[in-house]
Amino acid sequence: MGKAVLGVIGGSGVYDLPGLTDLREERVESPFGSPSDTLRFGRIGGTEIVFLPRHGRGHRLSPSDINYRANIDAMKRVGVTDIVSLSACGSFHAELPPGTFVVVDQYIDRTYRRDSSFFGKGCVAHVSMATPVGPRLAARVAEAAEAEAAPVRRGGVYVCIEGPQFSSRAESLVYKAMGCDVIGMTAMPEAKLAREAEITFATLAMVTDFDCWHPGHDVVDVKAVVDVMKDNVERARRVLARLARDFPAEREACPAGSHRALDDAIMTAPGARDDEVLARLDAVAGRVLGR
Ligand SMILES: CSC[C@H]1O[C@H](OP(=O)(O)O)[C@H](O)[C@@H]1O
Ligand SMILES: Nc1ncnc2[nH]cnc12
Repeated sequence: MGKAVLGVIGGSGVYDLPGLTDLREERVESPFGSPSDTLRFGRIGGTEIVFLPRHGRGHRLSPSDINYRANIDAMKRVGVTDIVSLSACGSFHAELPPGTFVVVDQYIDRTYRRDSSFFGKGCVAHVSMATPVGPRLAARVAEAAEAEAAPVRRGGVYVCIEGPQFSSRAESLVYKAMGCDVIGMTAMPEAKLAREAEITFATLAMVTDFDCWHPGHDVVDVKAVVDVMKDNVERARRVLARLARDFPAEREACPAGSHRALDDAIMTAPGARDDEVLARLDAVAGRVLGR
């Protein structure tokens, strides 16, 4: 399976990852465009880490303006095998108050203006999203969070809205009634693209607010999110450090098949594939395209 390289995508409030040794920074260009920022390479213990802040340093990019394809392609290009994606989120349950870490295991995609696949005209592929999160990776994240005494919930449904506005109360109540546990604006299409790129993926969603469904709570605003994020961020960094310290040196087979997601996924007949499209799939689909 080769060596494991742990990618970390930082969300709102997480624009760097202190504690990396042998730190270096590199701008990695992708055939899908420019990633949100330079990639930062380093180590924690024996584990190689690649860090990318999805909104860019200074939080320049809104959820709809992030080039998710470039971010995931760049991570794949530099050898990342597993991604832990950090996200601030709202909660739909009184039992998941601000400060709770939810290790998400399912997503509902309500976004509508983002490129959500590396494939398309010239090379069509359909990967499974039935189990979008790597169960082993998620368990490692949850164990690290528990070891750092963070309040953790294992499993949860994350609904991803387009934003940048927060939801209306009617929307919030619908998502809650649908069985969603948390809400954010960025886990999709990140999780879909990681799957297409055969990178094992997990989201560590950090609750900052109760969105706006609860008549007894203040409605969410940026100040509330940022205030809670300040407390969450330090704990998140400790969780990541522990996760990295205990991370296997070799990539593990994913029980949900994320390391082989493209086996049998490409529909377009070899003779009907577009060479230009294939060229830009060199990193994402090189294993199955033989590039
Ligand atoms: C700052 S409030 C809304 C903002 O926070 C979340 O960001 P991220 O998922 O990158 O941590 C949410 O998705 C919105 O982008
Ligand atoms: N309530 C909320 N809705 C969407 N994104 C969020 N990020 C943090 N809180 C959020």
